Amino acid sequence: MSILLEIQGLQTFYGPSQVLFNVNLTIQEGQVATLLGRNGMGKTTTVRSILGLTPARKGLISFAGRRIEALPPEQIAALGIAVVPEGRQIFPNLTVKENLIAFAANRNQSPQPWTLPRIYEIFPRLQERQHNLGNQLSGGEQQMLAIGRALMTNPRLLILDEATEGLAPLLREEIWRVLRLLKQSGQTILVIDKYVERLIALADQHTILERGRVVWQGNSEALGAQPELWKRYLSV
Ligand SMILES: Nc1ncnc2c1ncn2[C@@H]1O[C@H](COP(=O)(O)OP(=O)(O)OP(=O)(O)O)[C@@H](O)[C@H]1O
Repeated sequence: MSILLEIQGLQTFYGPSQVLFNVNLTIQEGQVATLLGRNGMGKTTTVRSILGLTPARKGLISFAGRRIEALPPEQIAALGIAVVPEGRQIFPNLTVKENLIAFAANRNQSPQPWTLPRIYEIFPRLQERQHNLGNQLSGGEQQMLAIGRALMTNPRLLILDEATEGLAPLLREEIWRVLRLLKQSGQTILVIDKYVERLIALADQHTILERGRVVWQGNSEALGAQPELWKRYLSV
């Protein structure tokens, strides 16, 4: 396996206030990694730094062997990083189908790129709703659309920031099902979520952030064996 994303000594600020302190994270190609921690601990900021939206002030970020910490967001996206952001951010006035097509690209140069039929296969609900506008969808359908839209860019790294937030249990299960499928297909994923047991079952490695610092890193077996960690760093 080769390293797809490597973050070393990441320090990020909002104006004068420092939010990330020497964050390190390495994700191998084909792995599913998580970022865990309570609200406000720096998970979204880490993602924003990867994407170039809130650039690193210090430290390095490399993606597929290339330094990206100083690149503008559009160049970083074009290298093959797609995000399903908190709050989904789909286009309300485009149909489901138009939302999906709007970002289509084969950034991964995949021999089997994601296409509309393949998206509809994993999310049959989106096919049924393909002519509906984004703003006519339920929360769960919007979330599926946000994932489908990210996949249509054929990213090498897919990042999901709280993709199950606010969803009813059955819809959450639908999202976990799709993430399992994606993992089986070899998709590299960085996922932020709060359902630790689900993430232990899905992911290979985990990073816990506490006030902008990495306080624990390890694999699913190690995290599963230490429920005291969940209580200490993750429970509200
Ligand atoms: N635009 C901003 N300007 C100033 N401070 C910010 C900004 N966005 C986030 N912060 C602060 O940075 C810290 C980390 O926030 P971040 O959103 O990365 O946390 P998080 O772990 O993703 O939590 P959440 O799940 O609540 O989004 C918090 O203290 C937050 O108040």
